[in-house]
Amino acid sequence: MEDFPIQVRTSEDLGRYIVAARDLSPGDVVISERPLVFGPKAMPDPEASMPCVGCYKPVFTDIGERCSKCGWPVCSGNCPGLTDPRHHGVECDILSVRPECVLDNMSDYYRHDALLPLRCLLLQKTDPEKWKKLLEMQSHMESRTPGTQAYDEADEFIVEYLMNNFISKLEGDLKKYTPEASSELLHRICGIMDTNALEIRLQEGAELLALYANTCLIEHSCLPNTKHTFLQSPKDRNDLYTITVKVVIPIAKDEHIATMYSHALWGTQARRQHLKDTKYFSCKCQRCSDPTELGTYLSAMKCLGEEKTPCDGIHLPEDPLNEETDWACSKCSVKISNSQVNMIISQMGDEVDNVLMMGGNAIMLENLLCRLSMFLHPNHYHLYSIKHSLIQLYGRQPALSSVEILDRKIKMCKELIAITKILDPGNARLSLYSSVLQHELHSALVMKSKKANPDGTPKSLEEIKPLLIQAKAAIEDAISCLKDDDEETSGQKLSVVIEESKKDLEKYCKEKNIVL
Ligand SMILES: C[S@@+](CC[C@H](N)C(=O)[O-])C[C@H]1O[C@@H](n2cnc3c(N)ncnc32)[C@H](O)[C@@H]1O
Repeated sequence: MEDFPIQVRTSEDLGRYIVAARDLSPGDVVISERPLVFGPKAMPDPEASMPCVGCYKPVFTDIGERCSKCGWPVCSGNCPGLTDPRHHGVECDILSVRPECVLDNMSDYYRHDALLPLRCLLLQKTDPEKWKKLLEMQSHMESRTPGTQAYDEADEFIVEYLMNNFISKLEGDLKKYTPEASSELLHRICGIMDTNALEIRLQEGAELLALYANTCLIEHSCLPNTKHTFLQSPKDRNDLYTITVKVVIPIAKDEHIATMYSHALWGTQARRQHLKDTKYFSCKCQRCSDPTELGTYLSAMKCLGEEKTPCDGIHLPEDPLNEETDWACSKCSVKISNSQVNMIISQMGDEVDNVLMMGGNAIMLENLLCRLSMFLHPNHYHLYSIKHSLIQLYGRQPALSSVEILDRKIKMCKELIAITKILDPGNARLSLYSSVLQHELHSALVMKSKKANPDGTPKSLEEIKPLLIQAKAAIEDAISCLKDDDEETSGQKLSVVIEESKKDLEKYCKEKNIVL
């Protein structure tokens, strides 16, 4: 026990939190545990497909099979999860009190997001130890009062749904499954889930939410020092969705262990608002406290100056921890209120999302980049998103493969890699972004090495070699960024592509007789 890596502490500000019990190094495992309970998140388009209640594979509901007992959509009547108590095995009895199936308004009728709260409730009987641990979790009920969005949504979609359709109909049988099943208790479970549940992205595309007794104690920081992964294909089926929390940057004894509850590529205002709305606290971490966000200028705006006096200063929040802060210019006296900034940035965000969602082509993205660049610092997170997409279009077709475009791509890759390294030095959250950037940098360098010089002569070996040395370093970085993503489908797919590129690079060097 002496060598145990972590220690739980309590403070007024944080509640329970975890610190390092000794100096920890990248790669050290601080927590590995099985989930207390897990359940499906609703599918993004439940009218098209729903998760099977036994294994969460998307099933097409209008033609698909149903559970023979409760009528909920399943992948097949033989799905092993249908009888497994961790999956559908126990809840099926409760869901069977409403045996009729429907084909209309299916997403209102089969609410998959209500299954996890139901599974939590059922722990009272199926596993009292786990139930006890679940009740120790923070629910923030003091903030989730009637009239708040969190309370009202939980009430409509989960509590009322479960109470009216199932629990109230169980009558005498209720105690057999769950000694206590009030609306208040269900609301508390919803609070516990919203505060503590982690998202698991499954290989088939569906998402689960899961609760972990120890991992849930890890506090948030916008500069996290751990990364977690979920075991999706265990040797022992009881280890399904076991979480492993690994250190990604050195942590000294007594330093706080942290993970990130928000989005690493959102600016400070957006992250803090999200954390306040969903987790009920105001983040004061090192990144949030620094107006430049660790020197990245991820939220900075350009100053347009006063009416007739242009200005090339930049606007940053005077006090990023104050929601009423002004944004002051670094050169002139112009100030903008935080609410104005939020309005402009959120409108721009909608524009970026629209273009990205419709799969905008390079011209659309370049136009948007050009327009938003008039108002935003080149490192602004909206521009980062546009550039990250553009980088993946440049070099993909002949019209976008000129030397000028490849140079532009190389420059953009290097700039975004630098920002990403500062924001997430341990690849805790942005490993896929970093890996894509490094891989694209490698491709642009290799393509450039194959292009003739401006005078039409082929490149000499002396000209090719430095480009390939950089390309080799980039591809090795691309691989190393993904070293902890082998359980993630997107990480696995990207790894395959990158390994192929690495082989191609080796073959090319061999053909040219170049030793790197
Ligand atoms: C998943 S729980 C963490 C465990 C919790 N502290 C407890 O005692 O059960 C998340 C909650 O912890 C608190 N918390 C986590 N990180 C925090 C931070 N950086 N600053 C303030 N509160 C934080 C917030 O109340 C948040 O809603």
